[in-house]
Amino acid sequence: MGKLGVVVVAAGRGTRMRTAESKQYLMIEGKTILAHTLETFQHLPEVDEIVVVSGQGDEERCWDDVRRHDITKVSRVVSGGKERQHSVYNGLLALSEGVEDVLVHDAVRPFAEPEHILACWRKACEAGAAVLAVPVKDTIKVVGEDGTIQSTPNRRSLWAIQTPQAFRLSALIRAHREAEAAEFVGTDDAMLVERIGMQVSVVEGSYDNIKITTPEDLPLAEWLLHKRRGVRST
Ligand SMILES: Nc1ccn([C@@H]2O[C@H](COP(=O)(O)OP(=O)(O)OP(=O)(O)O)[C@@H](O)[C@H]2O)c(=O)n1
Ligand SMILES: C[C@](O)(CO)[C@H](O)COP(=O)(O)O
Repeated sequence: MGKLGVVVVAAGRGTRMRTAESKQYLMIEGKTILAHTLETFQHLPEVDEIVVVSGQGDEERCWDDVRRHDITKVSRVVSGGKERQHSVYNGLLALSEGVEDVLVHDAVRPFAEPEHILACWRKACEAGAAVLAVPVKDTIKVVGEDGTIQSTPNRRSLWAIQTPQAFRLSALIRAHREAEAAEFVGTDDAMLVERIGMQVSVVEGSYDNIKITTPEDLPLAEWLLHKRRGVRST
């Protein structure tokens, strides 16, 4: 059976967080956000290997976190690129021979639940590609440059897409190569796979799987961590 690899992308600067420190290295309860994320995958027996993609020059810093928290599944730390897509691609190329399935995950989503991660991977094994997502709760409008509403998509078909996103490694590498050749840059990996005509299934996850993005997400992240601890200790 092929191996399951995980690419954790941690090469962003976190400009929307407006901190001096890149947001993946901010501490929550004594551990960096990156370490919380890596521990989730370290503890999943189904995961064989983790590649971390760090900002250029931050490789040693990543290794410090990996060693301090005994994340033994990390095989390599490679440096990222200009956009998230370029960082993912570098990570994919660094996976070991024998890896057939891959989960791509944002370092700044430390609250993905093991059961949801595995459900996403199992769906991808069945269907080829799958992403975690939640139905949107608000009414979403398409707004024009002039600030007026252009249209209102039917909410029943709108989902907020998260990570992890799960793929056959060969298909995802092909999708990345074709996107690069066409100078297409997408905000997630599913977009690249969709544009080469593959179907991507959606697996319902949890609203707790937030992407820590702006300052108001930090107290929420602390609260989510307390909540998770409480659930696990009962
Ligand atoms: N060139 C990039 C850009 C983003 N990421 C990673 O992609 C994930 C999701 O991106 P986002 O939340 O947008 O992070 P940043 O790009 O760091 O944030 P911002 O857009 O606010 O600068 C993060 O784990 C981030 O580190 C990356 O590896 N390489
Ligand atoms: C991949 C992602 O987390 C799915 O929601 C998201 O698209 C990343 O986008 P960002 O612009 O890098 O925050």
